[in-house]
Amino acid sequence: MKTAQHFFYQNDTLTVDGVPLDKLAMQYGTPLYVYSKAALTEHFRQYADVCKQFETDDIHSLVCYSVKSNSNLAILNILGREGAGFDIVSGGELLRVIAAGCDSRKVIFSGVGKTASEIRLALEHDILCFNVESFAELRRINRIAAEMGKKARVSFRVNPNVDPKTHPYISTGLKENKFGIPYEEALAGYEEAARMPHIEVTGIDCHIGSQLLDDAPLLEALDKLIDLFDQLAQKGIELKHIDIGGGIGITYDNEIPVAISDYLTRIFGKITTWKNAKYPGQSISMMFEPGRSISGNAGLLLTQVQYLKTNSDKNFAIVDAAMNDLMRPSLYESWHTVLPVVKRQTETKTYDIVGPICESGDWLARQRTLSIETDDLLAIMSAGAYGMAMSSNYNTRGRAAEILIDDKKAYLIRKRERPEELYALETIIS
Ligand SMILES: Cc1ncc(COP(=O)(O)O)c(C=O)c1O
Ligand SMILES: N[C@@H](CCCC[NH3+])C(=O)O
Repeated sequence: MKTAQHFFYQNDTLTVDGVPLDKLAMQYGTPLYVYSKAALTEHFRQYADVCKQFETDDIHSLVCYSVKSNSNLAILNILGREGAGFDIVSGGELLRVIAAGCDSRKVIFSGVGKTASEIRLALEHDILCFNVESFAELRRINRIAAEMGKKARVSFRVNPNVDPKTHPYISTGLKENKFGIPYEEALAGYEEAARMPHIEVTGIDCHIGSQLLDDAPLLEALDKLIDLFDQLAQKGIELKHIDIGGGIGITYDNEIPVAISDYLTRIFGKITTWKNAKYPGQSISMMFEPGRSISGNAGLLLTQVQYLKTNSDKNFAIVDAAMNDLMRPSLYESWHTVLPVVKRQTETKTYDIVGPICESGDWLARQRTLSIETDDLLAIMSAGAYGMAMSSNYNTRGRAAEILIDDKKAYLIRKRERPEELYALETIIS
């Protein structure tokens, strides 16, 4: 079985950067999310380093980590110290970025349903830019900025109608999706925005989907953004940045996603040629919103087998993690590799790995050939993105604890939730 660089076996025991997972399970219990700081920073630097190579006096860039993929404060803090900006989709995420000690002026705010209080909060904290997703939202931002005596920086999230060729639930750039402003209406929208006294039009953006293995759809989307940029320039509306969103995929099983350096080289190649030909001397910033490609393969979910059972002719390994801890398999039928923490040489069987929740959809992996016994530990791999971040308290299950490994030391970066905490906000009426 293939393991990634930061998740490897030593003496037949799976480790995160050399820290054995059986020891962590003993100390912190299961289910447990375990992340590698080294993997996280390495993935971020894959973006930041290539961006730096293409920096010139008038081509700049900002990598805005997509907070929704994994929003633990420790993770945000590490990325902030690496120089990341942040892509957020709620006031809560903005408060997380601030609580993590990161700079709110490097925050971009996406999302179709920004409330008035979220817009106010973002303006109070002087965020870099709103990625506006409708005309109604634009007008609301202008009104609130006027009340606050401010000018809001905005970019339009245009919907380029490009097929990202990924799971339909995580496609966001097709006409029928709820996201963004239709491409054909963007020009008129920008003209309206440019006339608004409390709006400063600064950019253009899109985000066409997630877990893309090929960058061709992203390059196609970039062409469309560039085209709109040119049309706007002809109307005297000068943009300062282009944000191509996130979406680069990772290996869950044996997929081979485009290398980030190749993708960025193609993006900057296009931008440099176009900008130097048409806008020499004008400053342009390229922005990115990666989530999964930074956090996804920086973490795993550790779980313990509670029972083995056979119904009809199907074998089940019932573990203590469930769909409330990792929702992706139930939601998208997605694949996560399952590895034994301690390798056994005994007979293998084919198992469905399921949780204790009262739903047939509560499974983490299906039809996996493993040699396991009751009480064994299993690692659900590639769970650093959209794992803990999408977890819930269904069945009154406290969320898992989170551990970060840094330089062979384990840090508890989120305590396990206790049942009392789950009902602490509830009241019995007389
Ligand atoms: C607006 C926006 N930006 C960035 C991302 C991050 O995407 P990914 O994790 O695929 O890089 C998402 C999630 O798909 C998103 O909705
Ligand atoms: N939550 C999804 C990705 C959606 C990204 C949000 N726009 C996943 O687990 O793959």
